[in-house]
Amino acid sequence: MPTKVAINGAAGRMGQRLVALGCQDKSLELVACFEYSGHPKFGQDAGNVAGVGELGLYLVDHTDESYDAIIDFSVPEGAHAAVERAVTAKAALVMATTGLKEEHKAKIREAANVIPVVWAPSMSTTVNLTMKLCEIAAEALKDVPGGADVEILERHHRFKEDSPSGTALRFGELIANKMGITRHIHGREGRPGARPHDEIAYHAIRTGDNPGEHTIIFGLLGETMELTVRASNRDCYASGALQAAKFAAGKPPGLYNMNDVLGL
Ligand SMILES: NC(=O)C1=CN([C@@H]2O[C@H](COP(=O)(O)OP(=O)(O)OC[C@H]3O[C@@H](n4cnc5c(N)ncnc54)[C@H](OP(=O)(O)O)[C@@H]3O)[C@@H](O)[C@H]2O)C=CC1
Ligand SMILES: O=C(O)C1=N[C@H](C(=O)O)C[C@H](O)C1
Repeated sequence: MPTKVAINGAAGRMGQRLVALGCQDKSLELVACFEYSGHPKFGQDAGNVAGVGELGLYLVDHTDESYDAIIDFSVPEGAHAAVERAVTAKAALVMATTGLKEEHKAKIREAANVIPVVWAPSMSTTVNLTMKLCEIAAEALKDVPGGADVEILERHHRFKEDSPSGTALRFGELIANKMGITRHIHGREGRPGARPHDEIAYHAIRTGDNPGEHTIIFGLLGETMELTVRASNRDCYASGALQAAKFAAGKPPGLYNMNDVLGL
């Protein structure tokens, strides 16, 4: 039986790729494409919006169809609506939206008590593998003589509304946990003085149509290690999200991440 999937934010950059890839995947059935009723493309065929031709699936804000999983690539307010939809439908939730406020995060954690939730700032296989590699590096370098300075550089398209990326923040959280770092700063200006050891700095570049790139720098005295992972298009995220929906459908309630989905 194919996994029945709904998409929240279906007319967006990511939503369109989910429609384009999902309609070709025989192990899935796209049953609902949600957008808010004020969306300029509301009511249009989701396939036409995604550039794959008519699918007979329309951009709606309600459906009577049942679904096994809902995937959210929207905005914080949309994520809030997606959680409510998932709980009402007793469906698994794949939460991909970033830039969430604490209230949204709390709602997602609460929902995980009653439905399965896969929650990740990046659904990319190589990003989640790089996170594992960074944890190994952080553990190995946490007490290196002279210390290891960690800086995280992320690059995204000019349209991205949140900064730094959710992925960059997650990289920083994982590394900080391993190295006992407590300070997180965003950029530098003026005369901040010499850099303290227990600090991770984030730098966000916003140019053109970059689909996402992260470089994690471990700077020692005498040598530097950099781990870079970059997307060439958005399909790495979309395919990961569809895989997450198939993984989560039918799972017991709880909070899952992409390591669970990918077996990392
Ligand atoms: N986890 C991951 O792997 C990835 C996560 N992301 C994250 O996904 C999110 C979306 O990214 P992207 O697709 O580029 O953004 P877009 O702005 O292109 O898409 C968001 C879509 O959601 C719509 N929307 C706005 N408000 C609501 C609402 N209340 N309910 C439902 N839909 C709504 C937007 O409409 P409108 O245009 O009118 O605002 C738009 O169609 C971002 O937070 C991004 O960081 C992105 C890529 C990968
Ligand atoms: O907005 C984007 O495009 C992306 N956002 C996610 C994030 O904030 O980490 C994931 C990916 O980097 C693309």
